Amino acid sequence: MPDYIIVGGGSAGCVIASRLSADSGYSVLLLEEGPEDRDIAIHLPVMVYKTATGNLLQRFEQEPGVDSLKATAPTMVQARVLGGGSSVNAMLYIRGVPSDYDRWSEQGAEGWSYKDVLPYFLRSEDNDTLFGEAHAIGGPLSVSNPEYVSPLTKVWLQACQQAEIPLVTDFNAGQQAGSGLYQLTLRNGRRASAAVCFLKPARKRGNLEVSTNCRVTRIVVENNRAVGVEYIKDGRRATIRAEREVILCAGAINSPRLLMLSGIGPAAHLQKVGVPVIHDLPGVGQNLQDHMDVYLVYELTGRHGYDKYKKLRWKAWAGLQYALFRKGPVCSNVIEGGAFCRVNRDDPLPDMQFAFLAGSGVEEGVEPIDSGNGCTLNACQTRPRSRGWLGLRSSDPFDPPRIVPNYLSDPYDLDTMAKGVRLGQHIMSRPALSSYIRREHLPGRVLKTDDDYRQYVKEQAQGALHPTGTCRIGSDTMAVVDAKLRVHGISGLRVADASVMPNLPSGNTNAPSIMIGERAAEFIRFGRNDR
Ligand SMILES: Cc1cc2nc3c(=O)[nH]c(=O)nc-3n(C[C@H](O)[C@H](O)[C@H](O)COP(=O)(O)OP(=O)(O)OC[C@H]3O[C@@H](n4cnc5c(N)ncnc54)[C@H](O)[C@@H]3O)c2cc1C
Repeated sequence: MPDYIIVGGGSAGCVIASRLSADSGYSVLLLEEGPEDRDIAIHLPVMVYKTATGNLLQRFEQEPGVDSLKATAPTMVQARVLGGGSSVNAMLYIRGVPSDYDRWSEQGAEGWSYKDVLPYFLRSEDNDTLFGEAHAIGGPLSVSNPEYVSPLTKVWLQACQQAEIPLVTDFNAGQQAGSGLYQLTLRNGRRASAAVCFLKPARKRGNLEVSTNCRVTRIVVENNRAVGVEYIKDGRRATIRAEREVILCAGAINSPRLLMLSGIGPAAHLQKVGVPVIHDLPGVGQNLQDHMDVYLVYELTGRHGYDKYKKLRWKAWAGLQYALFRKGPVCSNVIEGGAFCRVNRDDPLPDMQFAFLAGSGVEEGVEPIDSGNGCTLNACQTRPRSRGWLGLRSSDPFDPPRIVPNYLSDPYDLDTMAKGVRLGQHIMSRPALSSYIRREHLPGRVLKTDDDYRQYVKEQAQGALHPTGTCRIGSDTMAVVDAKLRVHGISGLRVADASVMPNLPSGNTNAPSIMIGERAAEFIRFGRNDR
C-alpha cells in the first residue's frame, strides 16, 4: 500500500510526486488518466500548434452564457497526458502580479500572500537569463528566453513601442506593464514540462510508481477519511488504498468533478444527480473562473511568419537546422512576444494581456488564413470578474460534467475585452507593421462604436483554457480546502492544482499551478505528524 496516492500527473501533480518521493522512507503512487508523454509533438516547441489542438486533450462542451452570440457551443479544453497542461501548453512562463496573491491572502487564503508564495516560485526555477530577488537558478524547472524569435515578432515589438508601450525584459518581477519577449518553459530546443523537469528524474526512485492510462473514478472515504481511490485501467476496475493521504491534482475541472462523484460537494446538487452525500461542501465546483481570448487575425504581404513552414520545403529546411544544430524555428513556441497594458483608467494595474503569434490558426477554434500567410494577436483580460460553476449530470463518472462558465456575464469584462480589441487594432496599425500586413482578416469589418466592439467580442471570444477556483482555499462556508490544501471536513485528502486558486492570477496559470504543487509537497512533508 503506497503512503501517498496522487491523482493526476499534470503541472502540480508531477511536482508533488517528485518532491514527496525525494524522501526514500515514503512510497508514492501517481495515477494519470492520459498516456506517457512520448509524442514527439510535446517536446518540439513549434509543435504547440499540434499539442494545443490534437488528441492529447479532453474536451467538454460548455453551456453558453446568456448573451453569447457564438455559432458553435463553446468548449473547455484540458490536457490528458503525463505532464498535463505543461505538456501541451504554449510554454509562456507568467506568474501574475504580487497583488494577485496578496488578494488571495486578504480573502482568507492565509499564508498565500506574495511574500509567502515567492520562495516557492524560486524553489522551482532555473532561469537561463534573469537572477535577483524575483528569479533563481538551479531549480528543476527550466525557464528561458525564447531560443528563436521570428523577425516578425521583433517588428511587432517595435509597433508596441510606437503605440507607447515600452519594451521591458521581465514580466515576472512584480511590474508587468510593457511589451517584450515572454520567458518560456523550454531549454535547448525542447519543452520543459513538469513531467520532464520534475517527474522524469524522480522515476528512477524505487519508491515512486507512475501508472498512466489509469482513470480514477472515485475517492474511497470511510468515516470521513479518504483511504484510497477506485480506478479503471486496461478496462478493469480496481481499488487501491493509501496509507497516509490522497492528493487530488486532476485540474480545475476534474478535481471538483471527482470530489462530487465521491459524495463531497453541494448536498442538494449531489442528491439531485443521485450521488450519496458523504460530506456537504457547498463550494465544490463553484467560483469557476477563466480568462478569455479574443483574436485579431491579419493576412501578411508575404512569407514573414511561421505559416510558410506548412509547406514541405520550408518544413524540411527548419527540420534540418534543428537536426544539425538544435536551432531555428523548431525551437520557437510561436507565441514569442507579448504585452501587458492598461485599458481601464480606474485600474492601477495592467488589465489586458496581449500575445502575438507570427502565424495563424495555431490555437483550437482559430482558423488559419486561407491564402497562406497570417499573424494573430490575442487580447486577454487579466482579471475577469465573471464567475461560473460546474456540476455533475449524473452519478456516472463517464458522463461529462456540466460546465457553466458565465463568460462575460459581468458587463465590466465585456467592456474591458472590447477596449482590448481597440488597443490591439491600434498596435497592429502602427507604421512598423504596415509593409508586412496586407489586410485585417478578423474582425475584418469596420468596428466604430463601443457596441460594435462589444458585439465582436461576444461573437469571437473564447476561453483561454485557464480554468481555476473550483475548490478554492479559504475558511468560509464556500471554501473547499484550508490554507494547507486539506479538504474541509474530510481527513487524509488534499486538493493541489489550479482549482484551489481563490482568484485567477493576472496571466497564464502554469507557473502558479507548479508553485501550488511545491507548496502542497511542503505542507505534506512538514505535516506528517499532524495525522
Ligand atoms: C492548450 C493549452 C494552452 C495553455 N497555454 C498556457 C501557457 O502558455 N502558459 C501557462 O502558464 N498556462 C497555459 N495553459 C494553462 C496551464 O497549462 C494550466 O493552467 C496548468 O497546466 C494547470 O495545471 P494543473 O496541475 O491544475 O492541471 P493539469 O496540468 O491539467 O493536470 C491535470 C492532470 O490530471 C489528469 N486527470 C484528470 N482527471 C483524471 C482522473 N480522473 N484520473 C487520473 N488522472 C486524471 C489529466 O489527464 C491531467 O494530466 C494552457 C492550457 C492549455 C490546455
